[in-house]
Amino acid sequence: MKSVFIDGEAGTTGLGIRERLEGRSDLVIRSIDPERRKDPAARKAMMAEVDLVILCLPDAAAREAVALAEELGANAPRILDASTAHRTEAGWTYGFAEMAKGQADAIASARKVSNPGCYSTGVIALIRPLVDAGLIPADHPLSINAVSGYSGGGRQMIESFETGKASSFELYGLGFAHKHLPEIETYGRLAARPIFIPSVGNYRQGMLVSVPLHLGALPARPGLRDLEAALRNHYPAEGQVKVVQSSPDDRLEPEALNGTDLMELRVYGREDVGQALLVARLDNLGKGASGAAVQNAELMLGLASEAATRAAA
Ligand SMILES: NC(=O)C1=CN([C@@H]2O[C@H](COP(=O)(O)OP(=O)(O)OC[C@H]3O[C@@H](n4cnc5c(N)ncnc54)[C@H](OP(=O)(O)O)[C@@H]3O)[C@@H](O)[C@H]2O)C=CC1
Ligand SMILES: CC(=O)N[C@@H](CCC(=O)OP(=O)(O)O)C(=O)O
Repeated sequence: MKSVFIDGEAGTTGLGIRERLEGRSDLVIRSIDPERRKDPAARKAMMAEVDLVILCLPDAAAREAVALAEELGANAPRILDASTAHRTEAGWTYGFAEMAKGQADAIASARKVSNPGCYSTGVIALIRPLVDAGLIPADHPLSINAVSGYSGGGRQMIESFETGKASSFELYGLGFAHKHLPEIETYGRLAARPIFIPSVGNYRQGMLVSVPLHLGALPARPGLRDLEAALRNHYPAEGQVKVVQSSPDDRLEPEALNGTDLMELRVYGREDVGQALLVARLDNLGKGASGAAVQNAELMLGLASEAATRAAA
C-alpha cells in the first residue's frame, strides 16, 4: 500500500488534496499531530515513513521542507511541490501531464515534481500546442488576461474577502512581474516575455484565462479552424483537458467547472477582421491546484486515475 504525507494539509490546497484522496483503498494518508504541524523534526520523521510527500506550503516553507527531505538521503521520499518554489528549477519535472508527449511518463518516473500554477495551467494549455505546431512563433508578443476567484490567494486572501471589506473586482500584477511568468515562458516555449495582467473577483473559486491574437501578425497566417484543429490534435477527447466548440453568443463565466478537475479550451474570433481569442476555463482549486496534484500523485505512485474513472462513469 502506498503512503502519502501532505505537508500543509490544513491549508486551501492541502485540504482539497485530502478530500480527493480520502477513502481510497490503494493509498494511506499519514498525518502528524496538528500541534506539531510546523515542527521540522516531526515533519522530517514522517517524511522518512512515506512514499510521497506533497508540499502545500508557502514558497519559503516548501524550500525548507525539501531540505528536510534531502537530509534523509536514501530514505528520502519522492516530492510533489504545489508551491511556486521549484517550477523552473533544474532537477524538477513540471507536473502538467497533458502539456506535451512524454510528460506523463516523465512525471511517473521523477523523484521531484512541481505542480503548475493555476493561471500557468490555462496559459500553457492554450499556447504550447500552437507554439509546437508553428502557429505562434516563440518570440510573438503575447498578452494574457485572466480572472480568478479569491481562493487563489490562499487562506489570507480568503479571509480578507470573506470579512466583507473586499472590493468586487481588482486588477493586480501591475508590476508586470507575476510569479507565474517564468513557468509560462519556460513551458510555453516563449522567447519573448508576455504581458500578463491577472485579476481577482469577489467569488470563491473558478477562473478564465484568455489570450488575444491578431491573426495577421502571425507569420503562419492561421485561420480559426487551424488554431482549433491544432488544439484538438493535441488533447484527446476523453482527457481532463477538453477543446469545446465555441459560439459568438457564449457568455463565459468562471465558476462552471468548480468542483471538477477539468479544463475547457475554446477558440473565438472573426477571420474577416483577423482577430481571435483563446480561452481556458478551470477551477483554480481543481485542475489549477489540488486536482492536478492528485493526478501527479497517481502518476508518481502508479495508481489508477480516479478522475478518469469518474469521467468514464
Ligand atoms: N490556492 C490556490 O489556488 C493555489 C495555491 N498553490 C500553492 O500551494 C501552496 C499552498 O497554498 P494555499 O493552500 O493556497 O495556502 P494556504 O495559506 O491556504 O495554506 C498554507 C498552509 O501551510 C501552512 N504552513 C505555513 N508555513 C508552514 C510551515 N513552516 N510548516 C508547516 N506548515 C506551514 C499554513 O499554516 P498557517 O495557516 O497556520 O500559517 C497553511 O495551513 C502555495 O505555495 C501556493 O502558491 C498552487 C496552486 C493554486
Ligand atoms: C488570486 C490570486 O492571488 N492568485 C494567486 C495565484 C494562485 C496560484 O495558482 O498560484 P501558485 O500555485 O503559484 O500559488 C496569485 O496571483 O498569486
